[in-house]
Amino acid sequence: MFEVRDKPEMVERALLVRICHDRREADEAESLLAELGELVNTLGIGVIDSALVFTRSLHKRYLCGTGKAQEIADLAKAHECDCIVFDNAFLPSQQRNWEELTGVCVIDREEVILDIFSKRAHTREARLQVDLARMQYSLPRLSRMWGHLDREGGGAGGGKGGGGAARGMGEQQIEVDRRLARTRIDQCKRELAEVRKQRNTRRKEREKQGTPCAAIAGYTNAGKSTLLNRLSDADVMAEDMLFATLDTTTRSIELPDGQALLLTDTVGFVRNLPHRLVEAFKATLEEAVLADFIIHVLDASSPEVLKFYQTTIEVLEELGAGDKPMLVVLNKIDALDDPVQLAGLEVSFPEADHTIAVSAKTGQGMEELLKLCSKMMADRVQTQRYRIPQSRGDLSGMLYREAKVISTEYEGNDMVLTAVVPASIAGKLSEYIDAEE
Ligand SMILES: Nc1nc2c(ncn2[C@@H]2O[C@H](COP(=O)(O)OP(=O)(O)OP(=O)(O)O)[C@@H](O)[C@H]2O)c(=O)[nH]1
Ligand SMILES: [Mg+2]
Repeated sequence: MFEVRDKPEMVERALLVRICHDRREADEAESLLAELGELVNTLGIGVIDSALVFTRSLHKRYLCGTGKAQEIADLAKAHECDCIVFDNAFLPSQQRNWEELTGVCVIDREEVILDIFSKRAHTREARLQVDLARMQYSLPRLSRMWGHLDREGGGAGGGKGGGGAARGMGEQQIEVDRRLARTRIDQCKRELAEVRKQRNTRRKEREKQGTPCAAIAGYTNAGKSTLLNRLSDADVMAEDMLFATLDTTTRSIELPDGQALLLTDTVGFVRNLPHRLVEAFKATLEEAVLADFIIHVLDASSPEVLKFYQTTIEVLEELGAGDKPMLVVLNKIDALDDPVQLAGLEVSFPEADHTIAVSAKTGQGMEELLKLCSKMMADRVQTQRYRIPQSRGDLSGMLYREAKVISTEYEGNDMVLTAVVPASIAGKLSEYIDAEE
């Protein structure tokens, strides 16, 4: 089977580089580089050094000028690095140019994230999603993997001009691989469609039960899984690493008012999350779109909490969940030295309906958090008048069970009920709303 190259498994010493076009980006660039370092560590690769390269104009060949590129190549050589990891998004040709210049493996941010996702994916759906994203990433980069065959073939490399008798071995291999990759991409898509059907069936099952649900979303490592574990008896892996969770887990909890709420843990977000991955993981992330509200978890002890907040808002918007009611949870307050810092934070979230500070680790604030969840549900109830045929005892039964019925009248064969209904069942009854009202 076609395989994506496995170089990151083999390399050990990385030089991190970010090419910037504006000195005003310096702070943001430093923090992105630090985050890239964590991502690279997650793959088991050591970070030897990092470099910010400033360049005024756009250079097609290396993204920066040839002189700067040579400096980077020399630095990598001096440190005996066996790979250079760029925080920039590269064109396949630029990645190839860098590899030719430096003679070591060159990876970009997207490939790092793809590799982490690949290591973490356990369920069939997650695996298929990652495989698809990796194949799509690799397809335009295949020539990079096989270029050496042409060079070793001595002279046959001229085949790059395309066609004719002079086609190199590498090129033939690329053709084969491209075909295999395309076949595999189609197969992945078919299998995913199948898995998604099952997911939809499960979701419909849940919707039929009418239990409201909330999606726990947020930046990677914010404490989402720890929070789910704390609130339910879930046993989701929660670790100090980026992208610990790739599969969604849903658990039912009971709110203080006795109402049941389904909580779903989701994949964490990161700055410059490859668009391809957001696309590939859309089905998993859709849990957030379909939830009644979002529990947006933030690591309040991080100096970059506001940037994390913004990133999550952007990804949610991209997914079409930007206008969901949102409860902002400032987590890890046990790790915060300065309470003033927290007070400043609590006013910084314009999209939030409510904000609360908690520690998922110590349990501080959990009761209030649950109360706020009830409030989020209550905020969403509506008073409606329904006209339901008496033969539909199932519907009136559901109203009595799950809504607060204020009045009941009988008119001919119909029951006319006025009730305060939660959004979770309002949709199912919409065709029975009494038009005379
Ligand atoms: N000090 C402190 N640490 C916490 C708290 N909540 C979570 N953590 C730690 O933060 C790290 C990340 O927690 P997770 O629950 O795995 O975070 P996540 O948001 O699920 O991360 P991903 O699945 O990687 O996106 C773990 O080491 C947790 O122990 C908290 O309230 N206080
Ligand atoms: Mg997690």
